Amino acid sequence: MNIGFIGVGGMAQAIIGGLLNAKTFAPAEIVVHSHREESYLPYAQAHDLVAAKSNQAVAAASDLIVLAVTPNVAPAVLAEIKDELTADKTLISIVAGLSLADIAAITGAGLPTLRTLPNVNVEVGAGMTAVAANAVLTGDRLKAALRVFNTIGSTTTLAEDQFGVFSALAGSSPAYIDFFIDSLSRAGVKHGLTKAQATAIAAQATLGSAKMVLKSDKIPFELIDQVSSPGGSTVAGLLAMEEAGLMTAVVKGIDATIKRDAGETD
Ligand SMILES: NC(=O)C1=CN([C@@H]2O[C@H](COP(=O)(O)OP(=O)(O)OC[C@H]3O[C@@H](n4cnc5c(N)ncnc54)[C@H](O)[C@@H]3O)[C@@H](O)[C@H]2O)C=CC1
Ligand SMILES: O=C(O)[C@@H]1CCC=N1
Repeated sequence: MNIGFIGVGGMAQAIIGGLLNAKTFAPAEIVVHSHREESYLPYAQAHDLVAAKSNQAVAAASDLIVLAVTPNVAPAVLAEIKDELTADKTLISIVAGLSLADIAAITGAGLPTLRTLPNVNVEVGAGMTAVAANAVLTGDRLKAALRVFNTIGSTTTLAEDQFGVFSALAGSSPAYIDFFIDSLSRAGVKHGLTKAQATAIAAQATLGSAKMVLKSDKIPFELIDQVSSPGGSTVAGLLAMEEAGLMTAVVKGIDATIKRDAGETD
């Protein structure tokens, strides 16, 4: 089974990296093309992937076609490959804000289509991907499309009107969590650690805390209490962070992310 990528930017490369690590597809089953030869050809050569000469050629050569271009060009790219999108193929879109109805308006409703919103952590097999299938993507065809994302992380089926909030909480949040890790790390540097030491320590603490939340039957606030010794240092730090407005800052950031995803500008 061949999987083709139209657009080979940051997110497509994260997915391909995850799929190669997980051995979900052999390199010879992965077909790529994007509009700048200098960006996709060296990448294809470095990973032994199949470099196609056009977007249509990707669609023609693939069973699963991943639309991985930016939202502003996605409708034009779909129109360009429309004739190759026969009903024996499955279209997988990762384009934020592009609905199944938007896609069907260009491709027709008979094309099996999976709308997804993955996050960059698919590259290390720890992704979080939302999925919504259209009415004609069912049975083994649906399983084959879901397998792409199940082998590189977790998936959750979501109503399309929840993709905006999901995109903020999972699609964009790796950037916000990295910002938090970097803030911890800078504080470590302020107090004498090297940046490399501080970043490794902060990242491992973040990874462990996420695992605890997922494995434990406690809610995060109970875990916070478990760390906060009476009269101790943690509660002093928590109160200082809250005085600086940490929770409000996070919620405001997520609000702004959702607004932009919905097409609103400042
Ligand atoms: N970066 C992320 O963490 C996430 C991104 N997404 C979605 O993934 C899509 C891609 O995002 P990024 O990889 O971040 O952007 P990017 O800018 O890194 O990649 C876009 C790719 O599309 C190619 N491209 C542009 N016009 C083209 C055309 N006419 N034909 C073929 N290829 C063309 C570019 O050369 C580039 O390879 C977007 O729609 C975004 O909403 C979804 C979830 C997470
Ligand atoms: O920044 C963006 O628009 C995309 C959507 C989710 C993550 N990156």
